[in-house]
Amino acid sequence: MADGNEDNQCKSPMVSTDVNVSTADKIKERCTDQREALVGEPNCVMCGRYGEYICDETDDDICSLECKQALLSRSRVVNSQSLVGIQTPKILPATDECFYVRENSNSGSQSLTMDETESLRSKLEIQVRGELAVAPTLSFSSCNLPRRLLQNIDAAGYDMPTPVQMQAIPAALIGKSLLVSADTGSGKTASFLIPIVSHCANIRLERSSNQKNPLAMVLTPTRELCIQVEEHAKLLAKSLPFKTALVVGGDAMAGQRHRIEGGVELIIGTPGRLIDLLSKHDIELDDVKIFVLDEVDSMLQRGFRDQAMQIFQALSQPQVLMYSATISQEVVKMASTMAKDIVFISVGKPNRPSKAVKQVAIWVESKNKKQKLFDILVSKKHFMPPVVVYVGSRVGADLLSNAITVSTGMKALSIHGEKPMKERREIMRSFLVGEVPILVATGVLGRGVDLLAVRQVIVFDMPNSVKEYIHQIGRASRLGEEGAAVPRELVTSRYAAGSFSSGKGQKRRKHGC
Ligand SMILES: Nc1ncnc2c1ncn2[C@@H]1O[C@H](COP(=O)(O)OP(=O)(O)OP(=O)(O)O)[C@@H](O)[C@H]1O
Repeated sequence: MADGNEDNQCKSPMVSTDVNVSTADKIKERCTDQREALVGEPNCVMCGRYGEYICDETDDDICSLECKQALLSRSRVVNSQSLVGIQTPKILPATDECFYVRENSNSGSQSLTMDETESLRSKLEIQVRGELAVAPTLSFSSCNLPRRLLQNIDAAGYDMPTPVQMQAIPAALIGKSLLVSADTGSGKTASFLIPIVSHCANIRLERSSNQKNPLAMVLTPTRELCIQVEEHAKLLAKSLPFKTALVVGGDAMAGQRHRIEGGVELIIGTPGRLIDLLSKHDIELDDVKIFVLDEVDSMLQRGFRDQAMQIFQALSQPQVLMYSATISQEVVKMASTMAKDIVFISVGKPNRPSKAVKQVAIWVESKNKKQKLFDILVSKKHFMPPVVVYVGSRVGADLLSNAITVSTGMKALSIHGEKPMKERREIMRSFLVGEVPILVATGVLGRGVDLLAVRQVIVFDMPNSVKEYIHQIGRASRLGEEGAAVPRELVTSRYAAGSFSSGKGQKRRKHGC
């Protein structure tokens, strides 16, 4: 959702064919009248432009009346063909489809003995501590998910679950609280979103439709990561009765409150703004049954911990799902106090940089650091745009991005916490669509953000902990694909860029609209 537009989106009418609007608010007739969507804004499910409206019959994001008509005629066709067992094709909102045609995919799932489960886990390098009888799943269709969710998973290009998803999804679906550690870029986000979307769809089936209190909550340390998690959730929940509310600083609180009071299934937010909102307004949280701490080691660190615990204590003992690529013993201890019988799942070697990222270090004296960076950026052999350059301070980010632009002639932008939300969204958009080849970032982009095309990360200022370093270089490889990281202060005498150790990741297709 876009800064500011989030308000419009809340106020914009649910689009129905007979809506009367003043000329000023005239709903766009043709999709060509609508603008492109900015990063973080909803996309029209038909043409991908800015999804300014919500279709009142299917709850989909749409850009104009033209696309609404196209959507309804498509869903009428889909419903008449796919409601197996209902002969006379009825015109049902697409959302009803997933409730009538839920495959009982248990028939596909094999029940393994404990020995078979253990040997499958060891093949997948999955370690489990705690009581967990459910075996890793080898396919999404054996998880008894709503049909529409399975279709959305397939449309996202997820042919099969990643190792962390193989074990974390079935465990979460049976209500286990989890502490999960897996490499950066290994698919942890979907491993909590898929159970959340499934849970919400099932609840909405059991309860009368006027029940609209939030059912799940995800906390992350940065606004950019919240925006990404929301986009991912909407992608997985398309055409399901599932609405999200983004609660981050920099966006208008009135719009956030309005959206929640209008009825949402999932709240995604940063702790500070969420506490602000919950302390000022009476938001009903009793139905929140799943509570997620993404980047949990960061969320349980000083500064976030008290806020995260305050929010957690406002809930009624939900299932807790905690995720990170770096989990310390201290985090394990704290996590154990949040839920009884918590299960620890770790995939691969915990607290290690992703194997798919080859790290090449360069020793430079501080006075030559900047010039060495410029040499890399102008070198045809070593420069692999789009590139993220990590620095240690906001001022440093602004100064270095300007210096790069002046010295190399290439456009570089800086992104950090001091920039207004609208500007941060625009910077992310121009970087992700390829308009800007170099982004100089502080920690706001250090964790979790899925910079799909990025294959090279330059750590210009080493962060103050190895785990932050692991997360930063983790931006260079997603799902095990090749990546390169250049920590600029460690010792070697040479710099060899270019392709690095090939990742063992599965085939990955871009997710997103
Ligand atoms: N089963 C899957 N098949 C193919 N691609 C997937 C699958 N699951 C996730 N992906 C894609 O892999 C990329 C990385 O996923 P994600 O961002 O969830 O990783 P992560 O483990 O959360 O990373 P980080 O630790 O950096 O937060 C994303 O582009 C996502 O769409």
